[in-house]
Amino acid sequence: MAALAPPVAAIRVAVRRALIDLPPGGPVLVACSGGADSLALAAATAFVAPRLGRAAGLVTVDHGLQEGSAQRAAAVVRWAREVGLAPVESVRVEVAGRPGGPEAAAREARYRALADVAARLGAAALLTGHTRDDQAETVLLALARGAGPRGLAGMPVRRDLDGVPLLRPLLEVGREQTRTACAVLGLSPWEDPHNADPSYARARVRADVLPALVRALGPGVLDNLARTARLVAADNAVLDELAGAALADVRHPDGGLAVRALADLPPAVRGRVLHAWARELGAPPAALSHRHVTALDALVTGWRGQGPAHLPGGLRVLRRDGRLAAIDFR
Ligand SMILES: Nc1ncnc2c1ncn2[C@@H]1O[C@H](COP(=O)(O)OP(=O)(O)OP(=O)(O)O)[C@@H](O)[C@H]1O
Repeated sequence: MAALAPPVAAIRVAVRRALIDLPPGGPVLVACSGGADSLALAAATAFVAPRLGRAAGLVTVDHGLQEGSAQRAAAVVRWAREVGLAPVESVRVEVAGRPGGPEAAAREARYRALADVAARLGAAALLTGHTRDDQAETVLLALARGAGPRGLAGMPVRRDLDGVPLLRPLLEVGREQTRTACAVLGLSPWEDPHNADPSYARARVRADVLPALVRALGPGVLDNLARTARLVAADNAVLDELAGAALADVRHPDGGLAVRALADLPPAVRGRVLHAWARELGAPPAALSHRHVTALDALVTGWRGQGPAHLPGGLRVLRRDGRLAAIDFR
């Protein structure tokens, strides 16, 4: 028997590691665009899942934004059926009319559709093809925009998507490995024109910044950026836990948060408490920024009798009687 190409083996090992601890139950579903990353992931999952006694299916989303998008989706579906993935679904989403830029709107519509399909099929998990290189780009972009630890932690290897675990098995696999795996397996991945479109910051980081960093600092840069994300994520988990306990402690019996107790917290914990409380009040997480948390913090540590802090979602928070209290203007 011919030796298995190292990238194919590495991707299968990564998928096995992600699936092995899932509780028994429904199929795992690969979210596949037809690009090299998710195609290599789908091929590996089709191989690994049955050997773990589990069904593996695939879902592809047609955003209807590019010419030929329906044909791309149909080609992915045909291939998936040929390699024995089941169930296989193609979902068409409507992106126009959603808030935010076109990229954000497409992502939001895609995750909504993926969550719906996963719930309808009783999926045990949804798998995406994000790689170490996507993670390195995410960390660099976060650094460049001055993000805090939440941004620097990059993408989690596992998170909840409306009750279904979303897994990223390839977060430690290099993009060149998914390309090579596809070539070895005779697969022809789709090239997303957005990935090379210099009007997107991520595409510029991918095409120019990371290659320049690798030339200047050596090939370990990509692994190192991904490692930074893992290290920061581990610290975040502890700080989030501390903040959860602190939030319970600073709640005032009559509602709101006690200012004096908040002021006694270390700043790193207080910021998280205020962030968590704002989310609890109904501020949409995607719109909640450092600026909003700073405005809340100023009511605690920079009090000069100022007016309310404004939060996204039409919420205002003011300081009164030694407490932070929310007013809902929605
Ligand atoms: N149209 C789509 N349908 C289903 N899943 C998708 C679609 N687009 C993206 N995904 C999922 O999200 C992951 C990240 O997509 P993104 O476009 O950000 O990265 P990418 O590096 O171009 O990935 P790929 O090479 O797999 O397209 C993909 O690997 C795939 O799992």
